[in-house]
Amino acid sequence: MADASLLRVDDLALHYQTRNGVVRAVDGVSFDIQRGEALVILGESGCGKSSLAKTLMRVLPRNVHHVGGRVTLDGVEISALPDERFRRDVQWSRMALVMQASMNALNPVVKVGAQVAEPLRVLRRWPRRRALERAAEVFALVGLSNDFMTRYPFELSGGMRQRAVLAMALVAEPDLVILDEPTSALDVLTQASIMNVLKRVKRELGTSFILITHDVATSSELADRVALMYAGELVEVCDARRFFSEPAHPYSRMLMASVPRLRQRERPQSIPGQPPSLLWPPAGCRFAARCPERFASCDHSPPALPLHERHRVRCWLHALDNASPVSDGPRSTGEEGTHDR
Ligand SMILES: Nc1ncnc2c1ncn2[C@@H]1O[C@H](COP(=O)(O)OP(=O)(O)OP(=O)(O)O)[C@@H](O)[C@H]1O
Repeated sequence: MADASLLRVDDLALHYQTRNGVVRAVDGVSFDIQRGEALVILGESGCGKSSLAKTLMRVLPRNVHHVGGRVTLDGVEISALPDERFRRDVQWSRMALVMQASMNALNPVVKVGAQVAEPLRVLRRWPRRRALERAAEVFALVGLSNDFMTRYPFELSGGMRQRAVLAMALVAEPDLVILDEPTSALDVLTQASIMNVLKRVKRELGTSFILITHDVATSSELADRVALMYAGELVEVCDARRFFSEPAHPYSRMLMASVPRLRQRERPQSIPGQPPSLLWPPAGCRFAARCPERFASCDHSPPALPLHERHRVRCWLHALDNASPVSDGPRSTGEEGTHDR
């Protein structure tokens, strides 16, 4: 059967070289996104979410030790493209990234409208006037008055600057927009209005999104699917409704139990312990040291096991559910770890 995915990511890796050794920030990550779908990548601070976004967009720091894996966009293996072609044909035009805190990175001496129009001037070589006309349309789409086209960034509030950054990402009509913590610096009302803008863009333009956040409440607003990241790996990838109602991985369950709810008698539970160092991650399950359900098999790294359609869980408990004997299943990761496939 033909692959209907817009984006397919297989075995993605990003390791950094540091003075203390190699940091395995992204370590064998696989998932796919269909057209018009929003995937939320959820995980606590330092688990590798931003590194994953930067790997997909090839926005990498100098101390990269290893980049691996295969990324396919609309059937084309974009990970195999030379940098120059990737920049020309993919970056911003087909896949755009709104980086963490990018609303503070607007050029302070260039009017906002001109900055939003710039991708069209650079990528498509559109004349100034045509690019500004298109920018004005996108201003309306993200709920910014056209009056702000001629203002400088310091004249806009944080919420308006975030809308402007979003407009810049959308102006060339990419298939996929990656948003790294787009609302974490904003108050709750502004957060809600930005999430409404994203929902509208998704509905009206059919844009696919990867939304990166540590905030479960924000994620539930937009998500069609959820990928939960822990210590450089995806531990569960599934339909959002299922994730929020019956999460399967012990970490997913504990994370959901840690979220405060209005009509809940029990207190939110914290998760004892800390994630492992990504310099020396354990050879077995990376969550085992914090997991109340760990057992002997957890000394071996679990693969991503299929539970339902497009639902994978990296946990040996589900190998038992699937009646596949653990003695046949576990593989020691050795140096490279197991992967999501
Ligand atoms: N350039 C770098 N060199 C070395 N280590 C890095 C570099 N960038 C990130 N890291 C490390 O990689 C790991 C993953 O970092 P990353 O920023 O991707 O996580 P994150 O989940 O996005 O965190 P946050 O939500 O706090 O932004 C962390 O241990 C971090 O310290």
